[in-house]
Amino acid sequence: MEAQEDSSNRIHRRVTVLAAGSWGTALAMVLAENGFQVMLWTRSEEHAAAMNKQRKNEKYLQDVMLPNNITATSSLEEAIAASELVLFVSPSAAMRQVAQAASPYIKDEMLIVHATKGFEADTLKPMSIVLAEELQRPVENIVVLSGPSHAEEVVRRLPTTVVVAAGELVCAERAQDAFINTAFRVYTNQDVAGVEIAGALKNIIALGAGLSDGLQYGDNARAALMTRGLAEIVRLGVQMGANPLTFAGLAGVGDLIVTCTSKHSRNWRAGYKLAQGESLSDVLHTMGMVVEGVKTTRATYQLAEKYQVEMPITTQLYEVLFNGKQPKLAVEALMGRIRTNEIEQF
Ligand SMILES: NC(=O)C1=CN([C@@H]2O[C@H](COP(=O)(O)OP(=O)(O)OC[C@H]3O[C@@H](n4cnc5c(N)ncnc54)[C@H](O)[C@@H]3O)[C@@H](O)[C@H]2O)C=CC1
Ligand SMILES: O=C(CO)COP(=O)(O)O
Repeated sequence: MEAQEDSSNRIHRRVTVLAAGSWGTALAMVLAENGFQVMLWTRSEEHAAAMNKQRKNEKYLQDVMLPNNITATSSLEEAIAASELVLFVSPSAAMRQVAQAASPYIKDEMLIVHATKGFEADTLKPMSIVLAEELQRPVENIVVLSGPSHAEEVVRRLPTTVVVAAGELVCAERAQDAFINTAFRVYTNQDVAGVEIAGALKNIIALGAGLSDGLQYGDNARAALMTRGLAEIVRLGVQMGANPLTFAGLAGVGDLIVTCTSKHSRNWRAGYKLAQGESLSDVLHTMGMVVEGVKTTRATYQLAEKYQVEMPITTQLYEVLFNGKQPKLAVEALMGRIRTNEIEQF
């Protein structure tokens, strides 16, 4: 692996970030620190103008100043023209729409990366497949960036580690080279399925951990949810073709830990608010940012049926979120399951 390129060589090199939410803005700042000219796209003209004027993304990350080599725009054409890397980081529900709109401006030589954690609702497809279909390119060339990385800490340059995965290692290495710096350490991996499944499914367990914490079930219960949650993530992941070792890595256990324990997690916070008796629609409305775990619970419930995999925690959370089951009864159902062997049930 080559040493990291001197960032001063990159001053005339453009990269694009599609969607200026909290994660898009944080990753734009990583790329800007690494010397690129960053085009940060938002669908709202007013939002783009405000970011350029105030040098802030007031709605999503109000405490940080945007450096001068980030330019916001609401024109996809302007955002993507002459870019060498296009990062898709909209919520999963918007990915196909954003990719469709971006597609006419994307050239073969541009590296495509995504950092979104979720599946497409109706098709249950991972984001790499959605992008491959819409951009009409081989899925092996599409990179996923994932791992334990809350935007609020990345923008403060707190030490963070992530993984970039692509079927074609050279694509993952190009992304590694673009994103890596002394506060943001980037590992490569070729198990795209594993990284995408791990990144999406940990949000289900984080919602459950928030609920459990909100109901004062204690530290043992949270640890049990995380551990048995990981077991069912691995079970589904392996059936879907993932490498089980990926789940022991940053995108797996790493992200599970941070999302189930960090005050920054929107998924954990949503679970906590549900435990206080707020309705799901109120929780989603007042969060003001995407809570991917809700849609992912539904999609994973369907994937578990499709692949005939037992996923008791996901199933109980599905019942709580969508069928009004009392969390207390969900816990009773989990604790009263037929006795079993830990490893056989992994
Ligand atoms: N916030 C974080 O710390 C992290 C977030 N992620 C993932 O990144 C993805 C994006 O999350 P955030 O940036 O946090 O979300 P966010 O809620 O902060 O921002 C989402 C952005 O997407 C835009 N958007 C929504 N629908 C759109 C549409 N139809 N067309 C165009 N733009 C649209 C919104 O206007 C907003 O700018 C999610 O999958 C999330 O799980 C991953 C790692 C860390
Ligand atoms: O994926 C994340 C951290 O790695 C963000 O999690 P939340 O969406 O729960 O904030």
